[in-house]
Amino acid sequence: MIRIRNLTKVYTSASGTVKALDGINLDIEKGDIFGIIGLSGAGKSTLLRCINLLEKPTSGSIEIDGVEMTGLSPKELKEMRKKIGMIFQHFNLLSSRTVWGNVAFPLEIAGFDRKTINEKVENLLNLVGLSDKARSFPSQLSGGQKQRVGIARALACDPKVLLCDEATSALDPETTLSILKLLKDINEKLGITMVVVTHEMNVIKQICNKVAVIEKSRVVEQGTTFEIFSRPKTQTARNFLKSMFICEIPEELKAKIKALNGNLAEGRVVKIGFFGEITAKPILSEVVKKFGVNANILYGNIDNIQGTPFGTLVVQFEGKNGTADRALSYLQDIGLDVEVVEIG
Ligand SMILES: Nc1ncnc2c1ncn2[C@@H]1O[C@H](COP(=O)(O)OP(=O)(O)OP(=O)(O)O)[C@@H](O)[C@H]1O
Repeated sequence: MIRIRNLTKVYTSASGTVKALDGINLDIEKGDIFGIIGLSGAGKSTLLRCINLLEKPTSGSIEIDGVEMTGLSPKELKEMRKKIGMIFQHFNLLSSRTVWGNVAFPLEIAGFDRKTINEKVENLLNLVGLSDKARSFPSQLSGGQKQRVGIARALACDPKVLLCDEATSALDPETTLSILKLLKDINEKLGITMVVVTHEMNVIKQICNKVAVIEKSRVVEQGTTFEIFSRPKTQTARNFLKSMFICEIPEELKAKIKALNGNLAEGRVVKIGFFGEITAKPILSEVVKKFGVNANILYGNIDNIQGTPFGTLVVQFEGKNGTADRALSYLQDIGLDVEVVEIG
């Protein structure tokens, strides 16, 4: 559906040149919700904007449905762009138009007759759950409602592809979930292929079936979401996974750990990050048997994706003659993230 080869983008300005994309290769299949994750400045937005040629690539190829985008005339590009909808972090709505007027806008530009426009807008507002807000102006809407208008507008010309640029970054967690659910429903109902740029692993987890990790202008890792969650290869992917499970230890527990640390001559309180295929193994019982230590789970925050657990456990290990330290080294050696909790 979307085939990207050796895509490079260099920005040139008075202050110098920036290579924002460096030899990107991606294959996005029809019906995918394809996530692109990376830190700020990695090149995500540039990559997304190259797909519909809002940014002109410096070199390389972008094929959509077999059509090479970089070789199109302005007229052909205009036609092709009707197949590609886009939604934005800050919604980009027309403040002087009502909800109805915003969704009707691309249809008016495309030259549809009034009757067709009315029918389409009504269906789209129904689809995004905003039929009762048709006469409201963007300033009268919540962030989530504004993004629903953005989605309806992006779908107006029946696109085959929807590009989503940090579409939920300006929204609270609950609204984020409702917008992600809407996108997934649209993907399933209408079969629209989606490319989702984000810096949040949670967005990837919620809706994407595939993901590419982008770092310093290059794709450093890509695969199915399950593969990336269960076998992250790069430190960048591991860091994104870890960021999902930042375990804030409650205050009462901190007091308890402080007291324990004072008494633990032969033990440690540790935070263990669980992700990857290792989580399927009975690690804690194994380490208890192997090293003759006691393991007492103090706190945990465990989620799962497609049946594989991910999260953090706070565990108190006790053992004599350095066995607790040896047990911790063993856990690190087999690939778990282990951090001794020191509370001062
Ligand atoms: N129009 C431009 N002119 C010059 N440099 C640019 C331009 N747009 C982006 N860049 C540079 O290209 C690099 C990639 O930017 P891009 O916006 O694609 O990253 P990003 O991963 O989307 O970041 P963020 O998550 O912060 O939006 C950055 O170094 C940025 O400063």
